[in-house]
Amino acid sequence: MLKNNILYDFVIFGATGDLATKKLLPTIYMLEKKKKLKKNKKIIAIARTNFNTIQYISKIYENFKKNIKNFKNDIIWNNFKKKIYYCSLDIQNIDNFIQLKNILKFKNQLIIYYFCVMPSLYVFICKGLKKFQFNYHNARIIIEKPIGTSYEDYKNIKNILLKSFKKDQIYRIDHYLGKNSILNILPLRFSNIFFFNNWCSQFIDHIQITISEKIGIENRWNYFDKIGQIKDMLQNHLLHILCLIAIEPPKSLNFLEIKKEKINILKNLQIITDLNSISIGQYTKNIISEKKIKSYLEENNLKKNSFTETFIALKVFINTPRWKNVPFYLRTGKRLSKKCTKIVIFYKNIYNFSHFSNINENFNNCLTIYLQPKSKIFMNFYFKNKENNFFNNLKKNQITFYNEKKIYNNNFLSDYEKLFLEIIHGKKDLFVTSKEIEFSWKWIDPIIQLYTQNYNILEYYPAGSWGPTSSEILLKKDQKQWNNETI
Ligand SMILES: NC(=O)C1=CN([C@@H]2O[C@H](COP(=O)(O)OP(=O)(O)OC[C@H]3O[C@@H](n4cnc5c(N)ncnc54)[C@H](OP(=O)(O)O)[C@@H]3O)[C@@H](O)[C@H]2O)C=CC1
Ligand SMILES: O=C1O[C@H](COP(=O)(O)O)[C@@H](O)[C@H](O)[C@H]1O
Repeated sequence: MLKNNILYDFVIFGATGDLATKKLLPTIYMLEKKKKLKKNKKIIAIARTNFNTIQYISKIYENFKKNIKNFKNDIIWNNFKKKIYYCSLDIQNIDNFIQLKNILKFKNQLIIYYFCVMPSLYVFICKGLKKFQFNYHNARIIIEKPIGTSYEDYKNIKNILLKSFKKDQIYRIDHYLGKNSILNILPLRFSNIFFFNNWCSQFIDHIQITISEKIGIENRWNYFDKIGQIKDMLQNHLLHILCLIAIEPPKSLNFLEIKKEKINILKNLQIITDLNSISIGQYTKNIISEKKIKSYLEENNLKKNSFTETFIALKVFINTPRWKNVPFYLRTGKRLSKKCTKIVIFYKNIYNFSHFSNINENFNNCLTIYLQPKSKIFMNFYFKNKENNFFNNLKKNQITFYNEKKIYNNNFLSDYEKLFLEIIHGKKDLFVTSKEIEFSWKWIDPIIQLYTQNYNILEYYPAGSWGPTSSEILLKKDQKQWNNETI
């Protein structure tokens, strides 16, 4: 067990990429600024681009100016930049790892290796680190989602990881598990009898979960075109949210008990075999607020064709008594109308309310759980109109249970900041287990197979919309419609 006062180095593979430059380096910088990271010595940044350290630092500086609120060229930045070393190296040639010999000399300190590249490169990193004995007992490795591209691929990566590192050295990260609003789902469900008592098929008609992004693929063609939205967002972030909404009450608040229940949901997800249960799309160009938005295909300078999906919506059932016949509608896409992650729970209309004149058959109380960009939980209720003595012309009101204000003080930690500190302290509660990943791939594989055998279902949608028409039809067939309200 490492002592907390030991010095540590960060090694980032994929240091010129989107995640490293927009999220990881800002995370380390912010933790230093908040005085949470006094002990780190070096940040070793690795990628193929032929930068020297000075050039790399100036790229990061420009990035910080754009992405960090109130960023200044001050003493904190000057101390931070002194820790950065850039090393140009092609991971695929494992002999190149010899270049790290002069940099990674200290065997008695914590080393954090961050795998921030596409999953096909993970095995090269493991082999390279092992070949030159950088797989010290005190190293920790952080692996980004998606780990692998299928169940088989995951098993292969897992075997190679375990040949280089022990189980307890491996941290499988999903930054959605570090988001405050997502950590709030279980307390909402299990600490409030009002919700707890109504959380089942007897009272719930259906549930919608949306993760929509306004951005496109942000110069990430090489990564994204091989991966697609199903593996980028559905296999991991969206499934975690679904599991937290659907799990049975865990025996205790021990994270292992919670994981057990999550796996039970993954095992009971009905396998998708029917094209009528899915909608797959790719964005096309558009002009939004006088700005030209490129189509997905134009993001690629080579102008080649691609069937990679940037949108998926689907309808799924969970085969447990609690969720008998309750459809879950899931969707996630890039270049949609708004950035928003939310869950909407539609309660059943058991009593016949038709005598309330202005309430149509779509009348439902629904609970909306906004996870981001703001965290807010509210319910729609219907009340009598003040001006009217009769029960017609009812008014729709919102009762808000939770409304998180944006906090920018030193105590507030972003998702990655929280997870980084957990790694440094050797805590694994907020990380993903190997079993969760295995069962998620088992459910995802048939969806990918269904799509790759039926590329003709790919439908185009204009950037800035809510996705392809088939996504609307998916719900219309069940006399339902997507809730597209945003806050
Ligand atoms: N972007 C995001 O917001 C998030 C991304 N992630 C995950 O992070 C991982 C990386 O994604 P992202 O940063 O977006 O992808 P990018 O395509 O932006 O970055 C990939 C990085 O890998 C490097 N790279 C590629 N091939 C090699 C090679 N052979 N040797 C050395 N370096 C190489 C690239 O640098 P170079 O070309 O210079 O070699 C680049 O630094 C993915 O697993 C993704 O799922 C997770 C959460 C959020
Ligand atoms: O993992 C990923 O997540 C981001 C979205 O993260 P968020 O915290 O901004 O919701 C997504 O853009 C990226 O494609 C994906 O790899």
